[in-house]
Amino acid sequence: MPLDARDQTESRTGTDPDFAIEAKGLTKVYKGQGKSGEKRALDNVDLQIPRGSLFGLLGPNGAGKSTFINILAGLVVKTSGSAKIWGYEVEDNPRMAKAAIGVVPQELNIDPFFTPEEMLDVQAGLYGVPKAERRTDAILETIGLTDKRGAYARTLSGGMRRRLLIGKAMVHDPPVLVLDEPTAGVDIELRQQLWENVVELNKRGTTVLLTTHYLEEAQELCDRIAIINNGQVVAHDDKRHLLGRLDAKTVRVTVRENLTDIPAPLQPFNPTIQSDGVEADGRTVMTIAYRPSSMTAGEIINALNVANLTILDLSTEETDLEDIFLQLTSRSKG
Ligand SMILES: Nc1ncnc2c1ncn2[C@@H]1O[C@H](COP(=O)(O)OP(=O)(O)OP(=O)(O)O)[C@@H](O)[C@H]1O
Repeated sequence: MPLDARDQTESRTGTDPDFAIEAKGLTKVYKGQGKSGEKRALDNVDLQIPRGSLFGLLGPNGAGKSTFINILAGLVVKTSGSAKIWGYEVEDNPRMAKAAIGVVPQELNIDPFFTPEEMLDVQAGLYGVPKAERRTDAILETIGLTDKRGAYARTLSGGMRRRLLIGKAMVHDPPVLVLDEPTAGVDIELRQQLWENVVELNKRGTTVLLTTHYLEEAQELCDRIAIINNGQVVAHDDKRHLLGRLDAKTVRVTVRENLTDIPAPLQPFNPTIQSDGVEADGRTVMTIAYRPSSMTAGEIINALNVANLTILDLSTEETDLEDIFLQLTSRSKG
């Protein structure tokens, strides 16, 4: 029988664990080589990835994302702290931890002379899945490669290869799937397709952890997001909360009139007249900060109209994950 972490956990505790992945005080220090000093790639990382979530681990190059994944995959040995998959400490219970996780690597390493069907079969063999229990057809269907099942891998496009790697990570039906930069180098159309595949897997109950430095990817796909920088978790929250933290937009408006005082209809919006606001030709530039969750830019425009001002120019500054990311990663520099 292949190891099935879900069954084992159920018989052990009667329920699935609350957290598919849990790290506590996880630290990794790479020893320096030659003249280079040691590198603290993970520094006391606490991270809880709820069962069933589609979790994004974001961070710039060198932040420590691969180190985190490699510790989970059993490829890198932690220096201290704890790393659990499906409730199993990776180092103490490597077989159960490994059975609970499928890792899709970043590199497109695929044997060019195997077909997708053969490759899934070989992988299932490696995980000890008996022939009768193999789900090759279902996996090929999920990753959209049914009609390519007999084609040599060398004839597959980059996007198809990436999907095949996802399929390989699924042969032992792990409850947790980890994707390391799944869409790096994948063109926009295929990226969309891959996203759909990942969302579908998640809907069917697989917990997905993906690393990415495409903010758009995390914003579009993930329900929870952690941001890691210099080996430290600098944010970890529900996506909406994370975006909500910056519930602030700015309207910048230029009006024809020369304003020295704020007209009454605008006073509730507390506008700021720019220091260089009143220009030589008499026009005024002002900014108004507002919370998009409780107000629209339209209300501000209405107030400008009620005040009989002539709007010459108006722009809003958006905030998105990128702003949060930049704020947090620049704050934690050093
Ligand atoms: N085997 C190693 N020996 C020494 N230092 C290492 C080793 N592997 C990684 N590092 C260093 O640890 C830090 C974290 O690297 P890691 O690969 O985990 O980052 P990352 O967030 O995955 O970046 P990327 O997106 O570029 O893969 C980097 O400074 C890196 O140079």
